[in-house]
Order: sequence, then structure tokens, then C-alpha cells
Amino acid sequence: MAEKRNIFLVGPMGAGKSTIGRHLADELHLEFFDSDQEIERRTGADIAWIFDLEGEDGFRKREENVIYDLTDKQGIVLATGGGSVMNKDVRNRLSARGIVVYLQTTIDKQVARTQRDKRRPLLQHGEPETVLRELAEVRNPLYEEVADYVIDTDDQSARAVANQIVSKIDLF
Ligand SMILES: Nc1ncnc2c1ncn2[C@@H]1O[C@H](COP(=O)(O)OP(=O)(O)OP(=O)(O)O)[C@@H](O)[C@H]1O
Ligand SMILES: O=C(O)C1=C[C@@H](O)[C@@H](O)[C@H](O)C1
Ligand SMILES: [Mg+2]
Repeated sequence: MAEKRNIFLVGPMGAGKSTIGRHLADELHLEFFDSDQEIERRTGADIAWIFDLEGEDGFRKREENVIYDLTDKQGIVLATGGGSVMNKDVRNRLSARGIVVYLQTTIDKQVARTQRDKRRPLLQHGEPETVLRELAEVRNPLYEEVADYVIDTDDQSARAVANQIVSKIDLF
């Protein structure tokens, strides 16, 4: 039987990877995973706690392991963590195992979409706008490098973005 394709969502915090990923999986009748949630499930600790105890390096190692395991599957939508693409092995793995969709957004939208929720340790120190801008400078070229498709999420609902992805990508 032909291999069922995977869709991997990459992009910065607040791009909507987790929210859009769920809609997309529903639309396409694929299984949904979220690397951040899977790390928390396996560890039994939340991301902020992992950052506190093990530092960002410890978190990144867990993230790499989880992404390696999940990308062994077929027929999934995976929302990846915003910083996972900093690891070249992760980028190569995503490219090899599925279709990579970069969800793009502006810094203003990122600030608005992340401000109510305190789960993102990298946004707990300093001005969120400045931090997000600095991360974008380093990471945006990496999202672009790994992406098969780039989708702008700014002026449409998460469900509309999911529908746009369905109509744009060539799954088979
Ligand atoms: N297209 C959209 N329009 C309006 N709000 C959105 C859109 N996409 C996501 N949101 C909202 O923005 C917030 C952040 O979205 P989400 O958690 O899906 O981002 P993320 O890319 O998974 O971030 P992270 O990398 O931190 O996990 C959520 O409250 C979500 O409902
Ligand atoms: O952009 C990042 O580095 C992060 C994004 C989130 O998805 C989480 O993986 C964590 O908060 C770190
Ligand atoms: Mg998410």
C-alpha cells in the first residue's frame, strides 16, 4: 500500500501551529500530534518546568527525540515547537518524512496571540516584541529553508488557514 503522507507545521510562537494543526487533521482525517504536548506527556512536567530544571538545551534534546519518534509515523499532522528548526538534524528529518508547511505571521500578531498565556518560557523575560523580533531574525531563514509551502496566517481564521492548506498542498 502507498505510504500515507505526513504534514509538519513549522513557524514561530503564535503562528497557530497547534490550533491550525487540529483543524487540518480533522479535515484530512489524519491523526494530530503536537511536539510540545508530547514532550509534556512523556515527561509529566510542563515546558516551563523543563526549561527551569534542564535549561533550553535539555528541552531541545527532548524535542529532538519526540520529533524523531513522531515522524516515524505515517498519516499524521504534527505541530512542531517554534524553536525545533534550529536543529539541523530536525530540519533534515522533517524534510525527509513529510510535507513541511511554514505558517507565517507578523510580530504584532504573535504578540497579540501569545500575550494571554504564560506557558512560553522564552516570553517570560524581557519585552515580548523584542524577544520575538530577535528570534525571528535567526529563525525565519530556517523556516524558509525547510518549508515546502509558506502560508500567511494573518487575516484569516485558523479554520480558514487549514482549508487553504488543504487546497494548496499536493498530498499524494
Ligand atoms: N489564524 C488565527 N487567527 C486568530 N487567532 C489565531 C489564529 N491562529 C491561532 N490563533 C490563536 O493564537 C493563539 C496561539 O496559537 P497556537 O497556540 O496555535 O500557536 P503555536 O504556533 O502553536 O505557538 P507555539 O509555538 O508557542 O506552540 C491561540 O489562542 C489561537 O487560538
Ligand atoms: O519558539 C520556541 O523556542 C518555543 C516555542 C514553543 O512551541 C515551545 O516549544 C517552547 O515554548 C519554545
Ligand atoms: Mg503550539
